[in-house]
Amino acid sequence: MPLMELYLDLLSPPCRAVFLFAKSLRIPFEFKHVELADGQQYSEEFAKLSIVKKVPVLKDGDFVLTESTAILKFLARKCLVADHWFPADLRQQALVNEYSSWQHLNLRSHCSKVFLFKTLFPAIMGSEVSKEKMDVALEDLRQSLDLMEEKFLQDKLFLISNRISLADVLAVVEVMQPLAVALDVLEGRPKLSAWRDRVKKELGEKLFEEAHERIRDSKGLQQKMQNNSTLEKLKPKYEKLFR
Ligand SMILES: N[C@@H](CCC(=O)N[C@@H](CS)C(=O)NCC(=O)O)C(=O)O
Repeated sequence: MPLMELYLDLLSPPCRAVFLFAKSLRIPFEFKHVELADGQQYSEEFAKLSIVKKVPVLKDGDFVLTESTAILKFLARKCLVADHWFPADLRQQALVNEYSSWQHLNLRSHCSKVFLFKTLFPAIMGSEVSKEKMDVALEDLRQSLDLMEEKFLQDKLFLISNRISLADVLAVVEVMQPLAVALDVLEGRPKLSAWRDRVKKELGEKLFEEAHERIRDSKGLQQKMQNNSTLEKLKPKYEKLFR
C-alpha cells in the first residue's frame, strides 16, 4: 500500500493543523512541500491534483481530499485514533463539527487578516495598512477570542471536553499565526494562554516548535513576498480583501 501524501506549506495554519495531527499521532505520510510564496499552487502539475489551488491536500491512492477539517476527520477515522480526537458520541462529535464550522469565518479569518495586513498588504497595496483598518481587524479578532473562551473553552481543559480534540488542533495553529508579525493575540488572556500551553504539550513541544519554525522567520517571509512574481497572481484576490 503506497504512503498517503500530504501537500503542505507550513506557513499555512490549516497545513500545520494537518501536519501536527499526523506527526503527533505517528500517522505515516509523505510530505510534499508546496511553496506558496513561489506560486507552486498555481502550477499545472498541482492543478491536476486539485483545481482549488490551495493547500492542504491529501492523496490516498486515487482518493484526493481538500479542506483541513475534512482531512483531519478522514485521518482520525482511517487511522483509528483515540476516540477523544473526534468522538463517536453523537453530541461530542457535533461539538467538534460546530467548532470547525465556526472557526473558518471567525477565529481563522480574523487571525489571518491581522497577519496579512502586516505581511502582504504593503506588497499588494503599496503602503502600510492604516491604523483604522488595523483597529477594525483587531476588534474582530478580540470578539472571536472572547467567543472562543466563553462559548467553547469555558472552564474545561480543552475546547470540547477535558481531552484534546481536532478542534484544539485547528484553533491553536490560527492563534499562532500573528506571532509571525510579533503579535501574541493571547497576551492578557490567561485562560486561553494556559489552553495553548496544554495543546502544545499534548501535541509535543518539539514537534510544535518545528511546525512553527517557518512563521518565526517573518523578515525572510516579508522579503520573499515583496520580491515575488507570484504577487501578480495574488493581487486580484487580496485587493478585494484589503479594500
Ligand atoms: N478552508 C481551507 C483553506 C485553505 C487555504 O486557504 N489555504 C491557503 C493557505 S492558508 C492557500 O493555499 N492559499 C493559496 C492561494 O490562495 O493562492 C482549509 O481549511 O483547508
